[in-house]
Amino acid sequence: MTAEIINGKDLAQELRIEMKEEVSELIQNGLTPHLTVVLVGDNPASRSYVKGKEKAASEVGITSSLVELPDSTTEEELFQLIQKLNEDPGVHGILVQLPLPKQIREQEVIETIAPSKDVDGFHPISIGRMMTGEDTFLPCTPYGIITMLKSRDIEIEGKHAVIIGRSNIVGKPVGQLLLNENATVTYCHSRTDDLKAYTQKADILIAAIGRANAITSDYIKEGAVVIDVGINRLDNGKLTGDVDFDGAIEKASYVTPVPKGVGPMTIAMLLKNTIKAAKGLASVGK
Ligand SMILES: Nc1nc2c(c(=O)[nH]1)N[C@@H](CN(C=O)c1ccc(C(=O)N[C@@H](CCC(=O)O)C(=O)O)cc1)CN2
Repeated sequence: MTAEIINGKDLAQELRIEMKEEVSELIQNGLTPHLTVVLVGDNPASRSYVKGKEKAASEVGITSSLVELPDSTTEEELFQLIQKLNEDPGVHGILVQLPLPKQIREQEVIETIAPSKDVDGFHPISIGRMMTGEDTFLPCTPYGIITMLKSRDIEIEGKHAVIIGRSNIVGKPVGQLLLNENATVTYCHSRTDDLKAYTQKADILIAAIGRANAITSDYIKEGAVVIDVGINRLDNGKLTGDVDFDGAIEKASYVTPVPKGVGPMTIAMLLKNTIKAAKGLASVGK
């Protein structure tokens, strides 16, 4: 079997074309969605992701502003900035780029963002509503993954989804979204004994481990759908996923590449959430 490649870059581009029309209508009605991105410190990867977010926003007509803070920023300074943004009616979405410098507690920061502006979908209120299946902001990478599956009409209901990774921003929420779609979900992680025994039973395999090419073809069931969330920079500068792509393509029915897979979808879903925030559509309370 040779797998079909789900190209996230192309799908994200299609979504941006649709969103541009939607935003243009909003602008005609006097509403220009606005996203504020907060970047603390000088992590080069974070800087590049933030640039990608600003570029994508501008492509669809969403305005954005970037607040850059030094690495030495205190928690209190960041809280004060977020409070100001929470109260600013001209700001519809607030995104604090992660990771943050070590003196700042990420969870405290996330919880300071007004749930109605939580376009990352990381606030406990957004997460809670996602768990109960209510309409809310969904975390962008898991939302992107579900959108990729749906773009190919891949059946989720009744399928066995195995997630490798249990982070708050990818592993846990993607499992919940798959469960909401009636998949049977198994979570695996760094302490899982005999990982292969689980992955070989997966109809849908989500790899979010952070280890280059760790998932070789012997981990994959024939015909499985393989979603690679890993972004690993090799010593030669090349970017690679958690899945050995050449092995997976021989065995899977669908596979996502790295780059041009899940990454660009993360940014596209952020734009979706920002439009939703501007329209005041997420029932997230205050
Ligand atoms: N506040 C947030 N912080 C972080 C998030 C997030 O969703 N919200 N996710 C990741 C990083 N991330 C977005 O912020 C992100 C990562 C990768 C890509 C992407 O498009 N990658 C490209 C390759 C880029 C490259 O060459 O380096 C690809 O896969 O094709 C987009 C967004 C952690 N932080």
